Amino acid sequence: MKNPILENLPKVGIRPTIDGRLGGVRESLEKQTMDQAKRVAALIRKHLKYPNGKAVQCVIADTCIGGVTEANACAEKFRVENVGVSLTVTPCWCYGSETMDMDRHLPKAIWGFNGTERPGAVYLAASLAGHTQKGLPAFGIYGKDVQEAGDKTIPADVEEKILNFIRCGLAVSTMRGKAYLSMGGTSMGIAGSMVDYNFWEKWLGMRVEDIDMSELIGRMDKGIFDQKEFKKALAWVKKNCPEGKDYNPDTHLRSRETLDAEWETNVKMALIARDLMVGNPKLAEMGFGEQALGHQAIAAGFQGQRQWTDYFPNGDFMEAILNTSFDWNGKRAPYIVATENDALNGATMLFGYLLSNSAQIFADLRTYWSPDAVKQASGHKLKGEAKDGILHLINSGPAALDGTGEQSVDGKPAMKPFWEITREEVDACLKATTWHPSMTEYFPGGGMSTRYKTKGGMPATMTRINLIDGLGPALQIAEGYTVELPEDVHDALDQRTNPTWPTTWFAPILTGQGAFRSTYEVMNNWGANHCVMSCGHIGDRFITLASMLRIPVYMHNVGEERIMRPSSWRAFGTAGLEGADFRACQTYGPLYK
Ligand SMILES: C[C@H](O)[C@@H](O)[C@@H](O)C(=O)CO
Ligand SMILES: [Mn+2]
Repeated sequence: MKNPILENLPKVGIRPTIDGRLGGVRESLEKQTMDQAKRVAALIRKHLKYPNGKAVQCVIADTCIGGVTEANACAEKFRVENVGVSLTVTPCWCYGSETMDMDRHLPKAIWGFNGTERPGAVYLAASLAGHTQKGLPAFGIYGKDVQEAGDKTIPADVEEKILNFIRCGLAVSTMRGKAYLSMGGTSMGIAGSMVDYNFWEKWLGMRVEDIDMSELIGRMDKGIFDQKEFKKALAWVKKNCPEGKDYNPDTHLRSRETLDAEWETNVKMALIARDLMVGNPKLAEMGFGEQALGHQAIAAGFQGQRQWTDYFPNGDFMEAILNTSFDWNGKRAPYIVATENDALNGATMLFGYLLSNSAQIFADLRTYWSPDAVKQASGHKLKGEAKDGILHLINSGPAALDGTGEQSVDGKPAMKPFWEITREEVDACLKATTWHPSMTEYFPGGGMSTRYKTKGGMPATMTRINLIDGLGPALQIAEGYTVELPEDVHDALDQRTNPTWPTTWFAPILTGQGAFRSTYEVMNNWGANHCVMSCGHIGDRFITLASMLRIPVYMHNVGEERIMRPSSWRAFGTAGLEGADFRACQTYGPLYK
C-alpha cells in the first residue's frame, strides 16, 4: 500500500538567469545558460530520490530570466508545478532585484559559475546582497576553481553543495502543509509531549491533528480496519516476530491466552494507527468514508503511557513496526511515530528521515557509562571510539528494526532507504530482534516489546529539537558511532536496565571543545530525556535544514568546513558561527510567522 502522503512531492525549480541586454550579449549567453540549468537538473535527477524511492523531479523555467517579466512567468510556472525549492544558475552578470526569486517560503540558492569570460560571481554576490537586504535569505554556491566557459562539467565541490541544498530544501517543502497526528496527550509529564502548535505551524508550516486514544478502541471494537490485511499481518508476525523470554517475575506473568490476545491487539493497533495517519481506501469500500481519509500525517505520536498502557496493550509493536522500513506487505517507507507522544522527538525523527530517506531510532538517553564504571560492572576496558565512555540509548517501542544494524553500506552497519535494503537484510533485521511480553509493572495492560542491540561501527548522528521559553525551538547534534560490546559485557550492562527494550551503545565524536569535551558532557548538555539516532554523519544536513527553518543549533560537532547556511548568516558574525546562527534565527523569526 503506497503512502499517499509521500506522493506528488514538491519539485525542484531551476532558474537559468541571464543578462537581459539583446543585440549581442544575451544572444551569446542563451545556450550556455540554459545548458547550465539542464546539467543541474540531470545531476539532481541522477543523485536524489524522494522518500518514496522515485527520482526527484526538476522544473526548468521556459526561458532564461533576463528581467522581471520572465522572472514572474517562471514563478507562475513553479506555482503550477508544485515547486518546493528554487535554484538559480548563471554564468554571467544579471540584474539582481529584477530577476531574483522573491517567494518568501521557497528555500533558495544561487550558483554563480566561476568563469572569467562573464561576471557570474559578480551577479552571485549582487543578488545575495539583495537577498540579504530584503530579508530573503539565500544560499550562495561558487566553485573554488575557475572553469572555461565551454566546460560542461559540474565540479565536485559545487555538486556537493547543490545536492545538500536540494535535499534540505525538499525536506522543508515536503513538511509544509502536512500534519503531525497527536494520538492522546501528554505522557507522564514529558514536556516534549505537550504538543506546541506554534512550533509546528510557525516553524514547519504544518498542522497538528489531535485525536483521543479511544479512537483506536472504537475502531478495534467496530472492526474498522482491513480484516484481510489483519489476517495476513498476524500470520506474518507469528512467522517473523519470534517471542523471547518473559522477563516478568512469576507474580506478574500473563497467560498464553492473554499474550495471544495482546499480539492480536498490537497488530490491529498498527493497522489502525497507519490508517489514522495516511488514510486507507479499503475503509471507504467498507463504508467508512471519513476514516478512509486519514489525517495527512507525515509524522505521529502515541501517548500510550500511562492511561492507555494501564489498561490496554502498549504501543511498542505498533511504533516499532511502523517506524521500520518493512512489514507484512514487504519493504516500504517508514511511518514516523514517536512514543510517549514526544512531538519534539517526532519532529526530530521527521528531519532525520527526510534528510536520509531512512528509518530512525527514537530513544531515551538513559545512561552515561564511564570507562571506569564499565570496568567496574563488567571487567571490560573500553577502547577505540568508546574509550571515553558510552551512552546508552534505549526506549520501549519506537526504535525501527533497521536499528539492529543488520543492513550494510560499504561493509559498515547501516540503516538504508527501503529500496536499497535486500531481502536477506530484511530477514537479518527480523532475526536479530526478539519480542517479549512487556514488563507488567510498567505496562499493566500488556503488549509486546522489542529487544535488540545495534551492531557497532555505524556512523550515526544523534539529534534533538528542544523548545526554550523566550527563544523558541533549538537543535542539538552529536555525530558519532554505534559501539558493539562483547556479548557478556553488553549483558552485564543491559540486563541492569530493561532487557525487553532495544539498545544502542553510542560514542560521540569528541572535539575537546564545549559540550564535546567529553562523552559525559554530551549527555550533561543534552536538553531532554529523548534523542533520535539517524544513520550516517549527517549533522551538516541538519544544520542546513535548521537554518532554512530558522532553528538555531546550540550544540554540534560538525567541522566548520561542512557547514552551509544562507549567505546572510555571515553578516551576523563570522567569528563564532554559533552566536551568529542564534542572532540570524532571532532576527528572521520562524519561516511561516
Ligand atoms: C519507565 C517509563 O515508563 C519509561 O517510559 C521511561 O523509560 C521513558 O521512556 C521516559 O521517557
Ligand atoms: Mn522515553
